[in-house]
Amino acid sequence: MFDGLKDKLSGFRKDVEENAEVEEPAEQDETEAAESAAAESAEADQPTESEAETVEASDAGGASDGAAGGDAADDADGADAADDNEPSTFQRAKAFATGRIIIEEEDLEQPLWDLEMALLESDVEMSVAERILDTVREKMLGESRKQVETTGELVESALHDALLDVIAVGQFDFEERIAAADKPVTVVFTGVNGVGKTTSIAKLSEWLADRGYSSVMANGDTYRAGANEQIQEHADRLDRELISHDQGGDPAAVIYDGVEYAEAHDIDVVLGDTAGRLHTSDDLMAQLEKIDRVVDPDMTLFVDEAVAGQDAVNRAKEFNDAAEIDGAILTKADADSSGGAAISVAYVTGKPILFLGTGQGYDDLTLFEPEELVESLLGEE
Ligand SMILES: Nc1nc2c(ncn2[C@@H]2O[C@H](COP(=O)(O)OP(=O)(O)OP(=O)(O)O)[C@@H](O)[C@H]2O)c(=O)[nH]1
Repeated sequence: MFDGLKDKLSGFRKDVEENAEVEEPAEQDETEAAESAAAESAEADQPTESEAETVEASDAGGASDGAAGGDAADDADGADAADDNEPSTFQRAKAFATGRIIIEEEDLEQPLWDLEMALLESDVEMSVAERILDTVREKMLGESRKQVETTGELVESALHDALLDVIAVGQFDFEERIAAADKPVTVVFTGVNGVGKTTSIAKLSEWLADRGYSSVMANGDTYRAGANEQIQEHADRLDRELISHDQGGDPAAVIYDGVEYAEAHDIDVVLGDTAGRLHTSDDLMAQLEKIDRVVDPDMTLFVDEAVAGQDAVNRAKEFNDAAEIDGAILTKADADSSGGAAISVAYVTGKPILFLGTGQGYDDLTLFEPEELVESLLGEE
């Protein structure tokens, strides 16, 4: 799951490590570093390239630019010590002497560019990729760190915070929400055809049963021929009641009947399917609005497939605009290498991903845990 994205994130870590390597202090201890800086400043007339970094530490009193040393450093690594965005020569010398290191913009420029390309290639939505880059830049730039902390660890912590920031938007505890709500809880599923909506309803019914909640299914997809039979198969296999009307019936009425059935039979949760396509997308959205009005569901969950990447993100936005969603289920995550939708949906809609579909079996529904996902994306395995 999301292997392509994992590789790309690990590529960024390696890039920064390579670029920042020149900044690592040699095996000098603090005093040696300070002494060597002072000694070299005295004979700064002809610094070699390899000495250039240390030569910058020419004056611990703060007269920052020993002309020869400053120029040599600029020649050696292209740095412009006078640039406001960069740490001053004095800051760097001090950081060096105390065993702390400062990451500079130029160390990050290329790796950040590559990271942006990698995220976009992975179908991460543009605004989400930009937000991730901003956070990584902010967390790393000018950051001084203890010698013991490796560049890799610093990158990892910046990436961790940046990813979590976008993935965990709006996250809430689904089970707690079900437990706390008045019963029956009505959950309506929206999303286009063929993405795994009906299968997800069946999976969620099983997930709820595993936690002690009974459920009834209601087929609000009265548009598509064969929809009743398809969901009936799941209901039969799981031994659940299905409420359905004939094709062409009013979907709001079906789900309403589902709620009445649940009230009469002391059922905890109503799982209402909806059509994924009508004559026009306006008709579809109007139908969802009507369901909202008539049934007033406790939760509306948008279902789409992780493998659809950007398309899934765009659809999530559209459906959320038409009939506000409370969360999303991303199916077929088991077949998705890019991870772009999983990273983008919450940030773009402001509503959390609640479950991942991870296979075709009824048990293949995994509660979405942002922290776990981030750790697995940054993990070594
Ligand atoms: N690998 C994998 N396949 C899945 C997952 N979820 C659903 N599928 C498969 O995707 C196909 C479509 O699923 P459906 O539940 O029929 O899709 P739907 O959105 O209800 O489609 P309509 O009923 O046409 O609206 C089926 O073959 C499912 O077994 C998943 O998480 N992983």
